Amino acid sequence: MNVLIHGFGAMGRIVEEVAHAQGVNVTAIVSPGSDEHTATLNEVDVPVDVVIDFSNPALLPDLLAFGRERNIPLVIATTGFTPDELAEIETASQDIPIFQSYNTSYGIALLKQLLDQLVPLTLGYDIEVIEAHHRKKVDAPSGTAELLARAIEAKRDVTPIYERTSRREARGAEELGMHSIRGGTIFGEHTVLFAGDDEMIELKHTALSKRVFANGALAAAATIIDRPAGLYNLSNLYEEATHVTHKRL
Ligand SMILES: NC(=O)C1=CN([C@@H]2O[C@H](COP(=O)(O)OP(=O)(O)OC[C@H]3O[C@@H](n4cnc5c(N)ncnc54)[C@H](OP(=O)(O)O)[C@@H]3O)[C@@H](O)[C@H]2O)C=CC1
Ligand SMILES: O=C(O)C1=N[C@H](C(=O)O)C[C@H](O)C1
Repeated sequence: MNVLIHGFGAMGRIVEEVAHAQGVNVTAIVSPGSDEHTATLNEVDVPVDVVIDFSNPALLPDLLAFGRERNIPLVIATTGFTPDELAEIETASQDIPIFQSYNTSYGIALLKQLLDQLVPLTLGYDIEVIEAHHRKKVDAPSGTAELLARAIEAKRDVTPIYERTSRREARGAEELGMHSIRGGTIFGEHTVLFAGDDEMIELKHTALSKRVFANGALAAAATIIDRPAGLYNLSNLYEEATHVTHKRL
């Protein structure tokens, strides 16, 4: 598998390291403003079977054009897309296989499965999503918090509330509180809190390194390269993801 890494920040570097450890061939690294690597996708002239993207939403148009023009599957792990940008990804997936997920760890795929089962049973509980990340993270709430919110909204009639300071009113049962913490070098923590009368349930996922995301992105790349055009995520690649992401580094 010939991989092109798009975005060579903290995650791009770890993807290269994990790919190397797994014997996966990285044929190109594309990062804007890079002297060391290729600056734009247009300049790529080496064999590429799949692109792994951990970059910035500003680069999405170029990324989708590259995938479509050269018929190359894309693993899009960047976060912070607008609804319109997500729609553009979906449209492009009619032409090429695209894996898009705001979290590529297997644990978050499992957490989502748990939410699908648990949320319909929690009508008397208030639900809050709390995420914590490193000080360098620019988007808030995290993409994963949004992914979890969508999973909860699919099972209960709730509305995400991102800001509480301007309100002076009791919490409504239909609210879904969203909270972001930024500091230090936290790799990524996501808690779904179910607060009931005199009791609480917490479902929590903690990333213990960035490798978990790189490993999941490489597993996703390996599973989509032979797929037909379509939009994939960890839920619909669940069976394959189970054994691939459990490979020890
Ligand atoms: N789906 C998942 O599981 C995960 C997703 N992510 C997401 O991946 C993305 C990258 O994360 P990370 O590597 O930590 O971030 P970094 O900031 O370390 O790297 C970002 C990369 O994108 C480029 N970039 C940033 N902003 C712009 C811009 N406005 N225009 C063009 N290029 C830009 C940077 O280029 P340059 O260095 O030249 O500025 C760099 O190569 C984020 O959206 C993050 O949330 C992260 C971890 C897991
Ligand atoms: O920026 C990060 O670091 C992470 N971003 C993703 C997100 O926004 O959810 C996934 C992970 O939590 C790490």
